[in-house]
Amino acid sequence: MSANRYRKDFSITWDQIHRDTRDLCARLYPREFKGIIAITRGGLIPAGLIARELNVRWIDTISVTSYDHMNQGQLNIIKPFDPVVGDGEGYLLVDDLVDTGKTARAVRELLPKACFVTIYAKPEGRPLVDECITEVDQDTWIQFPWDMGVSYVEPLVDQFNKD
Ligand SMILES: O=P(O)(O)OC[C@H]1O[C@H](OP(=O)(O)OP(=O)(O)O)[C@H](O)[C@@H]1O
Ligand code: HPA
Ligand SMILES: [Mg+2]
Repeated sequence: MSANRYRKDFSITWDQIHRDTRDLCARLYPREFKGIIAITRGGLIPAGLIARELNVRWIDTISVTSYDHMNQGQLNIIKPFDPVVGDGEGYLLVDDLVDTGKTARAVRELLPKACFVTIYAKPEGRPLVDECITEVDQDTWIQFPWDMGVSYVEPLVDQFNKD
């Protein structure tokens, strides 16, 4: 699927993702988990924050590739999780967001009993996760802080004087 399905932007700051992840932890508490499995790469940041809040020390990853920036390609699992995880029972599976649900569906199949959480969700993927914090429209591209930088913005009067 191509980038032009996205019509809106929703920018998230580091503060915001930190607060949203803490809110997610408050929903999960007092559940206890044997470990966390982060879906790389986007799941690594919320997984680290959740591990701190819920005091989980056992952390693993499943590495999935599918997007080249906004263009969705073929999904590949390039690193599996530790076989000790079994069907996922008692484990927390974490990603930053669910969009079309393609990634979530593939990982869910491998770990049907894990508790699956994301911080952000779009409607097509929402039914695949057990918990999320913020839902955005399907045609919105979520801009994460690790994909952005601080840069100069021209004063409004100068922008208007050009037209
Ligand atoms: O619901 P979907 O349509 O499958 O999209 C969601 C997935 O896309 C992003 O990962 P991406 O493949 O961009 O890789 P990254 O985590 O390494 O950035 C995001 O982190 C999710 O894992
Ligand atoms: O909205 C998004 N933002 C960042 N990465 C993504 N990967 C799939 N959808 C998105
Ligand atoms: Mg990802």
